[in-house]
Amino acid sequence: MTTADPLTGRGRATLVLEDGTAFSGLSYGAAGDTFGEAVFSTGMTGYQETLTDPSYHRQIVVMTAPHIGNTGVNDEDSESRRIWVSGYVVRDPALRPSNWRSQRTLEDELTEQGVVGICDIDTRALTRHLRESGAMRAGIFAGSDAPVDTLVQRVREQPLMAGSELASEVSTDETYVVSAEGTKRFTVAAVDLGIKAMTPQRMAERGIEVHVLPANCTFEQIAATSPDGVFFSNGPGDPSTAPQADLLQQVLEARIPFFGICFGNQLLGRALGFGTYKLKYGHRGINQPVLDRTTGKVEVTAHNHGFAVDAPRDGEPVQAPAGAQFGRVRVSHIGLNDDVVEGLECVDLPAFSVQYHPEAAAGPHDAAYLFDRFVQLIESSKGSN
Ligand SMILES: NC(=O)CC[C@H](N)C(=O)O
Repeated sequence: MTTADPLTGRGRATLVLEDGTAFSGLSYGAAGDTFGEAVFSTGMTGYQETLTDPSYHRQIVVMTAPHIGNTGVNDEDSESRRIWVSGYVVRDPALRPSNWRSQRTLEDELTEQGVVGICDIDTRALTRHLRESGAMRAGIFAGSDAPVDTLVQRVREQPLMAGSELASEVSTDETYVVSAEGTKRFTVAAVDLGIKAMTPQRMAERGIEVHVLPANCTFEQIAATSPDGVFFSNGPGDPSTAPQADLLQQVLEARIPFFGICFGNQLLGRALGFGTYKLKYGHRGINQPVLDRTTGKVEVTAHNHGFAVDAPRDGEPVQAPAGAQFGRVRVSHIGLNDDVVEGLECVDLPAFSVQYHPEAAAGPHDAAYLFDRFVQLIESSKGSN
């Protein structure tokens, strides 16, 4: 067994990347070994929402903010039933949380949920390395004396994120309903590919009753809810492996108003016949600038994606490659840091999606108008029927 650090009493831990880079630090949260794709998140706040976002399944998340855990953990801010990150990397964990809403420490929560983490490493150097070399497989070893070469070998045996189908591992098994607040105006069938709690909540606030369906649901099950609109959620994994793109084609052909977020945007892209590709290190944070081409406004937005849609970026409508029945489509939103496609809009069908997170959990609320746009799309589509 490794010896404890004399100052903190923590055991030693090592973070190992598949390219052989190793960082030596201290154990944080549960002890043991864990694997995942190492990615970095730049959010200065919102760690509880990040940890419980199912899109982070099988990822080791590196926080660039140096102090994590300052505001503890509470029973209200989780975005799902558990922590999903496979490992957690922080510079300097808070020893004592201080916030009126705090109910327990983040470290107790990590330990209780068996999440292996590492602290006291140079997260700036690690982030720069991931930025230069790209997101890659990694392992955290807290309590292992094995030589680094052996650990690197174990990391290289892990599956790659590219090619991984993961939505089925995080989705609900059973359909459930989130009731509309106030008078019910519409019904939406939401396909749970890793949905965050705040998303149906934002719809419920607008009078929508949301039926959340499992990732493996059929078009018949969607239709059985008599939906005024269909929603595809965010979720983990590689969109090119997701069978739900075919399901979405059926939704589009039925001309049911559609809205997608993140994974849902990637699946709309694929349903329309575009490809998706892996970004070098992705977008994860809550201050990413995006241009909405419809209004010309720039919004500051929350992101968590490692893949993106490959569609013409100039904003001009093009024929959907999947077929004439899908009409024309245009890139409605564009990321201003790197010109990545951040939104799609069908011209001839009632369907649109964004690559980022208007549910804003955590993050700025600039993009909340997209839920209103969904309501308007449903209204105008009803009017034209
Ligand atoms: N938040 C998400 O929906 C992520 C989508 C996809 N897994 C990606 O990494 O790009």
